[in-house]
Amino acid sequence: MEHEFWHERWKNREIGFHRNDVHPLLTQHFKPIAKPGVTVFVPLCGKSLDMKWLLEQGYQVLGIELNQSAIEEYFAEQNLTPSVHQEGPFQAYRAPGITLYQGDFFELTAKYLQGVNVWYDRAAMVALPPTMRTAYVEHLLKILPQHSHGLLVTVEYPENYWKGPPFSISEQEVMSAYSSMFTVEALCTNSGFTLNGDSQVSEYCYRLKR
Ligand SMILES: C[S@@+](CC[C@H](N)C(=O)[O-])C[C@H]1O[C@@H](n2cnc3c(N)ncnc32)[C@H](O)[C@@H]1O
Repeated sequence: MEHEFWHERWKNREIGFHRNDVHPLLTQHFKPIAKPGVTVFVPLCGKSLDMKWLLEQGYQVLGIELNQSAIEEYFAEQNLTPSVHQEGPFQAYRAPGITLYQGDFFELTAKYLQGVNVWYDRAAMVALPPTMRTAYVEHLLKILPQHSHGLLVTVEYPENYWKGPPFSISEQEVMSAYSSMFTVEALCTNSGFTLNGDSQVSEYCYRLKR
């Protein structure tokens, strides 16, 4: 997916991926993974309310998002006025407990993620077509600190059911993407998830442990 694709989605308000609530798989499964106080990296974060929940639970949040309006909307909706500074190729938006970098995930380097302990991927890996997905995982593994672990939410649906995004990702793909560096544990599925009002789609949740 090229940058323009996502900018157009935000401009035209085609943001069906954005939830008006906190993701139930996050609230169910995150706390055993990381203690409050630690920093959670949220790749391709949009203006997800999951970040608000993480902050409320006492976590620090570090996000990266391409689209400037998405970031500005996040802060405006939370009644926060962030400080904004240029940091390398990114605009860094900061408010207590949270930093959102506006820019390209693929330009992030390990130095930006130094304090990260855990990452939370909902609608990031599944937002990308197969070749970009491979590059995404490769880059993520390159920039994450050695000790970090993660919670990943994917979707799965029958072949040819939907052209994506979101793209269907099998458990086998998750295993082959991450199992060289992590123990991958399938935690649960949320089969009540609907795409386009249809329920042939299931969400899956994985814990990735070093
Ligand atoms: C499907 S949305 C998911 C947003 C968020 N994770 C959520 O759960 O609502 C994917 C987001 O990734 C952003 N994005 C796409 N490519 C990106 C890139 N290369 N770097 C940073 N953000 C990107 C898009 O602008 C979009 O907001």
